[in-house]
Amino acid sequence: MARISKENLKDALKVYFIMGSVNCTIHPTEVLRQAIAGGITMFQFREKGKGALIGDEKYKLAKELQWICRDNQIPFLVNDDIELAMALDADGVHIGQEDEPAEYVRKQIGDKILGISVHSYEEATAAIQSGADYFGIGPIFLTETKEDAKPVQGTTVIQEFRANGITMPIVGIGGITPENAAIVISAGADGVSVITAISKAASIPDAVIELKKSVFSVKN
Ligand SMILES: Cc1ncsc1CCOP(=O)(O)O
Ligand SMILES: C=C1C=NC(C)=NC1=N
Repeated sequence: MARISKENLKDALKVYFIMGSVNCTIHPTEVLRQAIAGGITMFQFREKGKGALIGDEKYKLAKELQWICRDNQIPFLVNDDIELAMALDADGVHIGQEDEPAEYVRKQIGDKILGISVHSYEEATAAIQSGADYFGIGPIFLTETKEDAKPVQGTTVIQEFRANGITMPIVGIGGITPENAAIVISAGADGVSVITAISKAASIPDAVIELKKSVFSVKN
């Protein structure tokens, strides 16, 4: 299987749901099914934070969520845990700056999707060298979900990258809701990645539908 094309990845990044058991008030499999019903375009299993599952429990949940994605042709990615991603034959991984060096991860995962969190131009150029397929940029807005999030940056970094001719697929992250998603796309992102606005929505399908409407409402 070859590397995913930029165009296909830009489509997959439109409404990119990220979740772990910690982010859910009902069973994660039910949250994912409802998010898929609403029309998410990609999923990332991110089992992190207080009370996160480990070992077999984490593996079992990941496998259940992967099957739901597979049944619905939704790309299934794993955050940070490369070993888990390889054990599951996931579609890709997302790593942060403090994880294993990206070029090492690229060697381990072959042609799978490689997403990298970047916060500066230097990190972006290094990530391009290492074979990143997309950038996660944020936190765009205030977020309670990631305790050690960097300072809120708004859309400045996204706008700067586009102004400097970076064509890498970009997804914004951090405090994104249906109300502010269009701002992220107008700044030059190809899509939005969201945890709470979907996983804790009163109606999960409606939240996804509203996010998608906002994303596609922008004519870039
Ligand atoms: C993983 C991550 N990276 C930057 S902010 C964030 C959390 C985003 O969660 P939410 O969509 O609930 O603000
Ligand atoms: C920290 C992250 C930033 N961006 C994305 C897409 N996923 C993450 N886990």
